[in-house]
Amino acid sequence: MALKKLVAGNWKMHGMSGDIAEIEAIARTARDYPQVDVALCVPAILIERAARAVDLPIGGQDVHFAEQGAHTGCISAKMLRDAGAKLTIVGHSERRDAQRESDEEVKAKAEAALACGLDVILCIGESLAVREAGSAVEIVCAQLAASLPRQADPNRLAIAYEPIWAIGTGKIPTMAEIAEMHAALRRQLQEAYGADGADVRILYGGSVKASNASEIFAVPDVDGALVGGASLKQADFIPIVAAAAEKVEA
Ligand SMILES: O=C(CO)COP(=O)(O)O
Repeated sequence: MALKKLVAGNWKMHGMSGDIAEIEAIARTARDYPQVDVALCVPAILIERAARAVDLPIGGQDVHFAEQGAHTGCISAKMLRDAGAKLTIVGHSERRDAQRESDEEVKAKAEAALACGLDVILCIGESLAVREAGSAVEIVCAQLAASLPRQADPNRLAIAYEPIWAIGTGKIPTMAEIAEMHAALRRQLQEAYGADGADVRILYGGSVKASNASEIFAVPDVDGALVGGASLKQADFIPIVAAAAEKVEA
């Protein structure tokens, strides 16, 4: 059961209330590509307004694993869902680093979000030092194994492979490096989930732009993209969605 390619935007800490118009423009033009699943993960303060304004799936960028409690500044899965979110990112390297999030904590976040009816994009990826040491596949596969929720429906869980050294830098791995990693992650997913592991979408993220999207989407087991900077503007983001649509038709 081949799912549509998924192209999700991660606005990170960008975007203010004036950007609802940009989100509306993205949602409007994304409708031209029904063969691609498109989603936008915006700052938590924009979720409710964005979800009310557009039919595009709106997501969060993190979630706490507890249902409620003394967790200052955190947001539960139910809060995200009640605000209109349909999905959330978990385990982004910027949070694993800054917030010292462990694989176990990322797994708990994913399970809490899935249990609450949110879809999940679970992020993994290696540092430049690990890549240069030649142990990227081993380290990232171990990170995935330790972060994966026990059970998962391929329609609701996607993995985003984001080499940390490619995020925001304009640098990307070679297509051979992406192919090697995605093939290893696919094997890891089949080991974890059996046949369903073949259908869990593996997104690539890290300096995806209109200029490189087509070649990245042509790599086997690349089932979409998680896009940062190029998702902030419709003019930059929609060409990436269009590239994913071309690959579907090819
Ligand atoms: O971190 C990313 C998406 O989650 C990638 O960011 P960039 O596309 O800006 O490199």
